[in-house]
Amino acid sequence: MAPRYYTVTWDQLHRDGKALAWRLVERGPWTGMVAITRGGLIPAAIVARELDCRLIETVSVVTYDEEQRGHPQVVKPPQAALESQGEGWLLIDDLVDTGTTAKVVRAMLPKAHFATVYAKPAGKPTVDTFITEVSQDTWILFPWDTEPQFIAPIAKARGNGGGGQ
Ligand SMILES: O=P(O)(O)OC[C@H]1O[C@H](OP(=O)(O)OP(=O)(O)O)[C@H](O)[C@@H]1O
Ligand SMILES: Nc1nc2[nH]cnc2c(=O)[nH]1
Ligand SMILES: [Mg+2]
Repeated sequence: MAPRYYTVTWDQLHRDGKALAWRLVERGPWTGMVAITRGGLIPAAIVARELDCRLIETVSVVTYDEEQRGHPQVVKPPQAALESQGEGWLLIDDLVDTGTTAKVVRAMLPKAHFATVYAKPAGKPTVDTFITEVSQDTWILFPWDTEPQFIAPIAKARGNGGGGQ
């Protein structure tokens, strides 16, 4: 079955990222932040700005090739947070889907607080804080995945021209 799409604009991502920061500021202070690249980089930048957090580490996990899920590969470990097992650190990603990426990172940083902007039901148990839930059969399209383009008027797409033609 073709997935349904949930399109997120830059404005919406900024708003949702700030909503996440409001939740997280209550639970601080934080030692630093670990962004799960690449998808977590922009949400982490938005949250870091709001929390006045300057210490940003990254962990790189590659799980998907476009919409195809593969075996998660850790390309870069979160060196600065490893010794404390993530205690006092915020772990940030754009979303959890199946929770595969989250499980790999949580195994490295079991004491970190894991926050995402979006969550699907299967991944929800792996997240401590998230903002918006979408259904499991929805594919979230981020602003960096998309660009505005011409769309035919509804009447033309249906093959029936408008009046006066
Ligand atoms: O819960 P899961 O099923 O593991 O899916 C969620 C992960 O998938 C995406 O990353 P992706 O592997 O596409 O890499 P990217 O962030 O570099 O685009 C997304 O950014 C999450 O990290
Ligand atoms: N962009 C994007 N990446 C994903 N990786 C796993 N699920 C998703 C999703 O819904 N959207
Ligand atoms: Mg990712």
